[in-house]
Amino acid sequence: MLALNFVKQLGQIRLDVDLRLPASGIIAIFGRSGAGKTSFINIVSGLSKPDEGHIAFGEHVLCDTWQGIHLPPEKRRIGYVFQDARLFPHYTVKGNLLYGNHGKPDPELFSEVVQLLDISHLLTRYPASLSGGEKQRVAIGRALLSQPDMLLMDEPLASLDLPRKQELMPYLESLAKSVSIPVLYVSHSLDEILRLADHMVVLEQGKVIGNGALTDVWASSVMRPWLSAREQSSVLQLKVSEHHPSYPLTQLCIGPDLPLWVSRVRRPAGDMVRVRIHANDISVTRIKPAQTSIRNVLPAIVEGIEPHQYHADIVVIRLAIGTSILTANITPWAADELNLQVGDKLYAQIKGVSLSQQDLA
Ligand SMILES: Nc1ncnc2c1ncn2[C@@H]1O[C@H](COP(=O)(O)OP(=O)(O)OP(=O)(O)O)[C@@H](O)[C@H]1O
Repeated sequence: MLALNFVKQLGQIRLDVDLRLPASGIIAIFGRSGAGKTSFINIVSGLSKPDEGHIAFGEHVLCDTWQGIHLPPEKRRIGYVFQDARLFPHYTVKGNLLYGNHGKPDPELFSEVVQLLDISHLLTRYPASLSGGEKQRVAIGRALLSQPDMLLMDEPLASLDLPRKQELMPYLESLAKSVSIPVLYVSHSLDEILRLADHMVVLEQGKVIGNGALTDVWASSVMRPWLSAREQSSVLQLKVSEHHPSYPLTQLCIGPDLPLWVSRVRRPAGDMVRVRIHANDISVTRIKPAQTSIRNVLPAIVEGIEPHQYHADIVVIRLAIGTSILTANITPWAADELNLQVGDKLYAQIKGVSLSQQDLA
C-alpha cells in the first residue's frame, strides 16, 4: 500500500492529501489545470518537499517531516516519465535505456521491456531521429529498466499530436496490463484515464474530492461537471461468459442470468473487460418489447430520478441492472408520461456498448 499524507502551501492553494493507494496498477491523478497534480507527484518523487507529511510505500518510508526523513529522488526507487521524453541526445536509444543501470541491466528484463514497448529496431538510433511517440516509449523503457518500486507519469501523451497519441496508447495499455507496481498517472484526458486506469484520484484546488476504483469514482457526482450530456456514461467491469457460436458477438455477465451482448472480444471466458455505456444509449420501457432489433433488453429497477444539473431537457435515471448501476438520459416529457417513480420495475434497452480497442477481436 502507498500511504500519502502531506500538506504544502502553493501560493493561494493549500495542497492537502491523505490517501491510501493500491500497491499495483494505474492510479489516475485527475483535475483541472492548477488543481495541484504536478505538485502532488513532485512531492511523492522527492523533487519537492511537503511543509508537513509522511509518505511510505509499504514499510519503506520516503518522507517523514516529523522524524526528519526526506529521501532524495535517487534514493526513492521511483521511475519518472515527463511530458517531454528528456532523453540524452548524445546517447543512442540503447545508451539511454541503460543509463539508470550503469550499463548493466538484467538481460531478461531488458528484452522484456524492449519487447513490451517494441523498440528493438530503434536501439542503435539517436533521439533526434525518433518521433515523439518513439521517444516516449524509450523514456518509459528507461524508467522501467531502473526497476523502480513505483512509476510516476506526468501527462506522458500531452506533448504529442493525435496520431502519435494513438500510436503510443496501445503500448500504455499493454503496460497497464503488465505492471505489478503502482503507476501514478497524471492526466486531464478522461479518454486516457478510461482506457488505462484502475483507480482514480480527483483533485480540486489542492484537495482530494474523489478517490477509489475508477468505476466507482466515474459513477459518483464528482465527475458530473466534467461530462457533457453526450459523454455521460457508466463504466463497468464485467466477466466474459461466452462467445456466440455463429455471430461475432460475446456475452458478458452483468448479473446472475443477465447477459449483455457486445461486439466480439478477444478474451476467453472468465476474463474481465471494461465496458462503457453512454446514458444516451439507454431507453426505458414498462413492457418488455417483443421482436426488437436491440439485443440487450434487461430488467431494471429505478434507483433514482433527478433533473440533469446542467441540461433542462434531460432527466437522469439511475437503474439497478443485476449488480450494476447504470444511468440513462431521458426527456422530462418521457419521464412524466411513464410516470416514473423510484422502485419501479422497467426494461432497459441498451443500444450501444463501447469497449477498448485492445479488447475487441
Ligand atoms: N512553488 C510554488 N509556489 C507558489 N505557487 C505554486 C508553486 N508550485 C505550484 N504553485 C501553484 O499551485 C497550483 C497547482 O500547480 P500544479 O502545477 O501542481 O497544478 P496542475 O494540476 O499540475 O496543473 P496543470 O494541469 O496545468 O499542469 C498552481 O496554481 C500553481 O501556480
